Amino acid sequence: MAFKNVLDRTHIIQEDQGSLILDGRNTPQNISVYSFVLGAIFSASVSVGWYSETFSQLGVFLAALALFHELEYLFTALFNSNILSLDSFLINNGHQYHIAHGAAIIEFLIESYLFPNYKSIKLFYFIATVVGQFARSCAMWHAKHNFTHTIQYHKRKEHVLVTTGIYAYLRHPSYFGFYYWAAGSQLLLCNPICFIGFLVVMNKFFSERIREEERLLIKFFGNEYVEYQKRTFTWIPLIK
Ligand SMILES: C[S@@+](CC[C@H](N)C(=O)[O-])C[C@H]1O[C@@H](n2cnc3c(N)ncnc32)[C@H](O)[C@@H]1O
Repeated sequence: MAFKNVLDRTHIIQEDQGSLILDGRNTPQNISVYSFVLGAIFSASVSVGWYSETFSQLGVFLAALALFHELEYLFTALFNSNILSLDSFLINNGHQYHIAHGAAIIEFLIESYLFPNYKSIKLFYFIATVVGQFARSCAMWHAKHNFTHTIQYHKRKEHVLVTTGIYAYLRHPSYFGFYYWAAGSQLLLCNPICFIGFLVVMNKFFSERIREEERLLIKFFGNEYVEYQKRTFTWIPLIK
């Protein structure tokens, strides 16, 4: 029954202002296709990673990527089913996002061909991706309905400030998680060029996004947020 409710609501997306609009893309069929394709990529990538020595890194990377997007949808379905849509997979992130992952795969393939000995999977590198995924999932779990993929410009009446769980230790745990997941994925692929490129782009993106988000959170929660800001850090390099 609960699952049916989720499916029934998948044709609805929410605008920043909180008004609901119908969107023909967000049918249960489309959601199922996304989910199936991600699941297939995950399974195929794990198999490739397991059986192919050459492409094991690429297999683990694609499996981690598929899992990341499946979890984005799962947590939205669990805690924010009223705004569930295809965008909850966080795949439709704009061209830059797809170009970045495409560049990562191309760099990996070229360097694997030119310097095969240089590419080898290291557990230590994989750990950064796991830590990032763990922090991201904890953030969505602890923030529950307060977590939305888009920045909220108007305070919803049910929106409360979250300062417990992982939010007691990190001020923006989902951004921390995203940052280390993405940086870790480039270490995992042994991609020096994309590793540096990802860091530069993410530092610019998150510093601007956090500045804007905190301006709004201060507007919503006033001194409560200012005090929270004083006692916590983002633990993202160069962003206090
Ligand atoms: C994509 S979520 C990211 C949340 C947080 N920045 C993080 O990294 O975990 C963005 C939404 O979370 C809300 N938000 C951010 N920090 C929050 C907090 N500590 N408590 C409640 N809502 C928060 C913002 O209002 C924004 O609409």
